[in-house]
Amino acid sequence: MAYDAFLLLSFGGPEHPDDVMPFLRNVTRGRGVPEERLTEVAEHYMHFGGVSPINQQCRDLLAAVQADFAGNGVALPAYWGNRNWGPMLADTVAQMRDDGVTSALGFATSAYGGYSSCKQYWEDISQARAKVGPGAPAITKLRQFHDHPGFVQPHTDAVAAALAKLDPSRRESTRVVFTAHSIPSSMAATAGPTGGRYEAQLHETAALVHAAAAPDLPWDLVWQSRSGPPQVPWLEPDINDHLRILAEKGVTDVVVSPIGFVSDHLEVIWDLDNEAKETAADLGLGYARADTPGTDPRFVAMIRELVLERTEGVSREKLGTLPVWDVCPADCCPPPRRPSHS
Ligand SMILES: CC1=C(CCC(=O)O)c2cc3nc(cc4[nH]c(cc5[nH]c(cc1n2)c(C)c5CCC(=O)O)c(CCC(=O)O)c4C)C(CCC(=O)O)=C3C
Ligand SMILES: [Fe+2]
Repeated sequence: MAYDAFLLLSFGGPEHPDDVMPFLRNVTRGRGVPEERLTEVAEHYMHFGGVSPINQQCRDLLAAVQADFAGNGVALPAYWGNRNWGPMLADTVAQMRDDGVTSALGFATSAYGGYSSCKQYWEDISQARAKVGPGAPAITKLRQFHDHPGFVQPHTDAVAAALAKLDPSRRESTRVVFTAHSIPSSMAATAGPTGGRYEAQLHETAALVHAAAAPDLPWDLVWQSRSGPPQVPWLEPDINDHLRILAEKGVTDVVVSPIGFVSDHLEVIWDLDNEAKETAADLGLGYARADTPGTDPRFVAMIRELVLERTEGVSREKLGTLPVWDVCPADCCPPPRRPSHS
């Protein structure tokens, strides 16, 4: 299969205060997320002037990928389209068609399997192509990369760097807390062809980072940024509840590593750098948040390697033992059933 373009796929975020509510309505349309939750999340965005950092992070990543491709002889033009805010994927796909692109490789800014993090990007692609209609390029998605060294190593270095900011005399009572976006329990149960894939991959990534960065310390995998109606179960514990339990157990310091994410977008800079940090301060816990990969050159090189796996048959780099595949089974990761009222 010959490909003639690279496509960065991401979530999108507001870049102006007037964008915030329309963006949130795009994200939650038909999802049964209560109005109070939207108002609350809008305030998080307003705290940063109504600007999410995620779009600029995508521009930076795209520029880094273009430079890496150019420096390594990968002659693919690079495009970028989002699920929830401009540049919207359908507009990008229309541009690709106008430019004569026939077949593109998509890289989504999410390492893991599951509906929101993987399958929904496939849906975004097919909806965008349907909207563009005849002449829309074929688009496939690159594989999940939760255990690729280009993802694991930047997280590992970041955990080590965060640990170095804490008091070494309290290392024996320090703990590494890995965190990822919570999802509805039903979505977690149906992630991947045999279920549980989102949690299993996160567990594997956390174990790999822990083993390389701080094997002497205890660690946990917990969840953040819960959405949805309160009566619908989501993955628990929430990081804030977990910090309270750790403090009661005598833990004095925590390194918080957002392994669920590839960049320091709003879920990281609000939910961790404001909320969880404040929780830790209230509990008297030392707190250091580890960076996400962002534009780490190893992460950027990983994106090229994922492309070359498809175009040149370059062998797969992987540190874990969970299976990977290029294209998921069609019936994998069904969209969650939504509450009929909203
Ligand atoms: C698994 C997962 C990832 C990680 C994988 C990936 O990265 O793709 C992720 C990332 C992100 N989530 C983000 C923002 C939001 N997520 C929401 C709501 C939801 N997330 C969900 C899941 C995930 N979300 C789910 C199941 C919902 C409920 C609604 C639904 O069923 O779809 C809402 C609605 C309001 C609320 O929080 O309730 C917002 C604003 C941003 C952008 C941050 C920025 O602007 O910088 C990013 C990168
Ligand atoms: Fe989300």
